[in-house]
Amino acid sequence: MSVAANTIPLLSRVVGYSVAIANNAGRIIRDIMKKGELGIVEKESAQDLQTEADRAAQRSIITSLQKCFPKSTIIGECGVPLVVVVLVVVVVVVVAVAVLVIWVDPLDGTAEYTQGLLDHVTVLIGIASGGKAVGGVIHQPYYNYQNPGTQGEVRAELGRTIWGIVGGSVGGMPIVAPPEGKVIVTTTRSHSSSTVNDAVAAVSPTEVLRVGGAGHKVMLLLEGKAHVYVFASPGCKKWDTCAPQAILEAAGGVLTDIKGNPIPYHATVAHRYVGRSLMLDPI
Ligand SMILES: Nc1ncnc2c1ncn2[C@@H]1O[C@H](COP(=O)(O)O)[C@@H](OP(=O)(O)O)[C@H]1O
Ligand SMILES: [Mg+2]
Ligand SMILES: [Mg+2]
Ligand SMILES: [Mg+2]
Repeated sequence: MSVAANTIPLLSRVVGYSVAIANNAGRIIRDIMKKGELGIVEKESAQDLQTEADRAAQRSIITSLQKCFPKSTIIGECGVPLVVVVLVVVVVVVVAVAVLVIWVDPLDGTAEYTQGLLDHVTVLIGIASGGKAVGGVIHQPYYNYQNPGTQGEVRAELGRTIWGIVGGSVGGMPIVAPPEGKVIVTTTRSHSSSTVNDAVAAVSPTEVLRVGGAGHKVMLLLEGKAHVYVFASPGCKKWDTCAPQAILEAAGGVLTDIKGNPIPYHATVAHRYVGRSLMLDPI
């Protein structure tokens, strides 16, 4: 897919700033877990949780993005804060020059965060242009958190950040091909259903990795630990998939809905998937 030439410098800037902004959100997420006051509330169901870390990380990300890119439309998972209401009014006026739509998932893998599966957690900042995912940042704040190191060895650095631009490059982690002769499928661990399980079975996997987070599962594809991410459910929203999709595509992969159609990321698109989603990485 080609990215309109006049969006490339702006896109590179947004991706660069988003790396720093996502790293800062990761620090907020770790600080709140350290304090132990998670402030958990149920959203639409007992499987749909929000914590103080989701809320605080989103406040930080959106404030920073708005300051740096006031003409972009920013859509975050945690409701619509007042500042964005003001922005929406402005967007009506400046829509012709508002090239980018930024989809923010301040904390992907909230269920796993509350259960202490901390390396499933990621911060996702996805950038769309012309309704397509064109750039993305995935920050994994707890990468290496269980790495004990050995005596005399410096503890491995906590956290990592991956970025990608479609038609450009991917950085922050080595891209590894998955093992030949196997079909390793990754799917949800906390939002399963009979349809989700039927879809996984239809792929005839040799192994199934049930882990949290859309960002985390796409990282498993990128590092060659899984061949395919299958999630036949309307559960994922556009902020879950915009950043992972852009990075996956930059690395040569594909992410589509269950019919193989591209996923739209316009500012006015439904946040929830219509029908079911199937995510494929054919590397
Ligand atoms: N049935 C459902 N209801 C609400 N959210 C769902 C869902 N199924 C998936 N999701 C959301 O999609 C993301 C990936 O899900 P999973 O980890 O189960 O694969 C999670 O994002 P968040 O943790 O940011 O809310 C999760 O909440
Ligand atoms: Mg959520
Ligand atoms: Mg999410
Ligand atoms: Mg989230």
